[in-house]
Amino acid sequence: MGFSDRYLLSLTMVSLFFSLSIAFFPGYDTHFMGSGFPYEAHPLTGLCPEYYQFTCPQADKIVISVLKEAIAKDPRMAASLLRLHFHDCFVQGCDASVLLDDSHYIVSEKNAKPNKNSLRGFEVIDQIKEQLEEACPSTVSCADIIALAARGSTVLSGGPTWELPLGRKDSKTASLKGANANIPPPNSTIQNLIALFARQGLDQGDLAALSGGHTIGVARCVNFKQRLYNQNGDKKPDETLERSFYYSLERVCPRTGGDNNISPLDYASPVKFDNYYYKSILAQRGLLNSDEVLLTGKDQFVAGLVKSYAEDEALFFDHFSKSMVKMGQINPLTGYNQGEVRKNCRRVNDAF
Ligand code: HEM
Ligand SMILES: [Ca+2]
Ligand SMILES: [Ca+2]
Repeated sequence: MGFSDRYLLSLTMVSLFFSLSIAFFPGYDTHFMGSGFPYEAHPLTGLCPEYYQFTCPQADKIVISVLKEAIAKDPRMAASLLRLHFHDCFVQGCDASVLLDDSHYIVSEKNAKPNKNSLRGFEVIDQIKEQLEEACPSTVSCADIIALAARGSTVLSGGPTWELPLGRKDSKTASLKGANANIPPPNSTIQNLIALFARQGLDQGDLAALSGGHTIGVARCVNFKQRLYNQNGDKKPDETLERSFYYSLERVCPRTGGDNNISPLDYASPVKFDNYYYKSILAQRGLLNSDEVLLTGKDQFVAGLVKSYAEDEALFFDHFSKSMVKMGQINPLTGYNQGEVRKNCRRVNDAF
């Protein structure tokens, strides 16, 4: 027997061994074995950072290259993509439900109150998906693309990076009701915020750290106007708003009309991912009520974190990374029998 014969024989033995081991462990996700093996999947969620190591090793590179171009064209895009991940994960888990368009079978989440005329970045996700389908067909899920885009956007804005567990599948359903009920509104009290985060398995620490996503991006007047003109139903402004900040907001948002005019969430550095969001809150220049109440809302633990993050950017980056990993693992679809890898992120595969 020559060298190449022996080589072939040993290859056959190895593949036989793997086929047998798969056959003897029914229910084991063979897709996961092909891509993540021999790494450990997360014991609870089944996700792991090396998921595409063999099936699409260039996935993150492709995501980053599309992001770079999109953000160069529109610096706000980083913020919009970070928010997209949050709005996906809080409704049915991180399953790309948020990307589905209206159809005969789907009532899109895009029309929910927190999303309509507000959520952005769908075209960029489409571009990433298109390139990934070319490089690795039917491999990288839309839910993972959103998670990769959120991390990439954070990094490209000057923020931290983290090891990102992957292997989410895409849902075949969306929930308009879920989007209206689960995504916290901007006039939330601290109790509201804590309760809505708890519903997702996230605690006060996660709330304090993840709210730091507001270090980039903007909000529309309609979402903070009440603070300027009628905070407590008494036709008066929110007393806690710093004066000069109040006057500058008043110029952007007139008493009537202008609801879609925008103002930065972190007025000090709206396109840089840093800890100025927390410094702004301490300076009474938090834009949304939900930002402000992190400090003034009588939850001493959350207020303490706001102060710590304002002083220590490294601590904020560390906590933000950990909480993003946690949020990114809310109720993922995993395994061969759950969800699918959509070909087009806007519709389920068997839709017609
Ligand atoms: C804590 C509860 C939260 C509330 C009440 C809230 C609310 C809002 C609102 C009202 C806007 C402006 C939308 C508009 O005017 O069209 C916004 C924007 C944004 N949110 Fe949040 N948010 C919260 C948590 C988060 C989290 C956890 C993240 C990400 C980790 C995040 C990331 C963003 C970003 C990046 C923007 C700017 C988007 C853009 O410029 O396109 N938010 N948020
Ligand atoms: Ca979702
Ligand atoms: Ca900032």
